[in-house]
Amino acid sequence: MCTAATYTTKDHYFGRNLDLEFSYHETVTVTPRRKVLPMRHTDALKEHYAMIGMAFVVEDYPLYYDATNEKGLSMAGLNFPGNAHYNAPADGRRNLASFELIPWILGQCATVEQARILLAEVNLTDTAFSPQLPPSPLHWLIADQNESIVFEQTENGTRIFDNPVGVMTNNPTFDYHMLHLQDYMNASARLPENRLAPGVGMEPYSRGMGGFGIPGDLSSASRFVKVAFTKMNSLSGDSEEESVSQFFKILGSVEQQKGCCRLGTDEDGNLLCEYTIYSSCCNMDRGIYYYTTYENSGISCVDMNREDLDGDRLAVYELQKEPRICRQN
Ligand SMILES: C[C@H](CCC(=O)NCCS(=O)(=O)O)[C@H]1CC[C@H]2[C@@H]3CC[C@@H]4C[C@H](O)CC[C@]4(C)[C@H]3C[C@H](O)[C@]12C
Repeated sequence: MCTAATYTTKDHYFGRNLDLEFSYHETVTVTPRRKVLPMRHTDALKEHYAMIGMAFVVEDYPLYYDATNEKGLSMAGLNFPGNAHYNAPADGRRNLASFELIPWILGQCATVEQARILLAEVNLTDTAFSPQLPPSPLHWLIADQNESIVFEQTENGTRIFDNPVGVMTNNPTFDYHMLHLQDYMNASARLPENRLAPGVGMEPYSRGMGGFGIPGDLSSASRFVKVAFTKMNSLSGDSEEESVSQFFKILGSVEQQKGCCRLGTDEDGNLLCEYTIYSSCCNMDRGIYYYTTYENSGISCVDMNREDLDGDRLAVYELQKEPRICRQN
């Protein structure tokens, strides 16, 4: 499972939790403006916006999980198994392999408004990157500094949803999550009031009842509600440190601890568990990509503006997974 969100203080932030039972070799990857991005069914992008994000780089191609471009436009792919439906290439449509969607949109669009126009012509194809890397069933959260949308392609075709809460999780489709969220619209960050039996003496017996009644389990529908509540009620200072720290707290409200989501066993009998492999928070205005990993909760960052953005080579940074404990004596 995965959770993605946006957050605004003085600057704008976009990030996600990546929850999975194993890790590819993902790296923080900067794609500069002249790195040629070949496309399987359409013209290569030879010059494009620069972008930074988390990618598995294979054959010098950045397979982005989430990324932000130099204008701030951001995208994250989230698992959508059983619902994502990719087609054969079709005449008269913009045929893109699913792994090309992030670089193709972020390479060319500065805003969600521009992305909507390009997305309207897209037909995602079932093209595999390689026999070892078949297409992943995904849907995408796309955001700029002002608005968020969700892009899904199912059996019924493509859909673009306005996303007024700026959060996204996994199955099922986005419209379900918004309807489900309404079940909790009474949830409040304030102390509860006795509306159930007026006149009967009932006082809150404890503090800390913010959000009383919202779900706390790790299912996709529950995480959507939990992270929406946390984000929408979040208060923080607006310095970079306070904003980034608060963003990781928001994602922390839906992180997966090892052991809580068991998926059975592999061929060798090892227990498989989903857990939050990394959490990211990109400052959309400044192109700084912050992340933590399951092993290392200290924050690391890569600043895209410290790279040569006019170059033609990927800049790749290994994740800092070593735990760092500040020993005080
Ligand atoms: C698994 C992840 C979603 C996490 C998630 O939601 N886990 C929940 C489970 S669930 O909700 O319980 O079902 C997704 C998110 C982005 C994906 C990569 C995108 C690029 C590339 C595309 C290629 O075509 C195939 C390989 C490739 C590296 C992809 C591998 C994998 O698929 C990634 C990491």
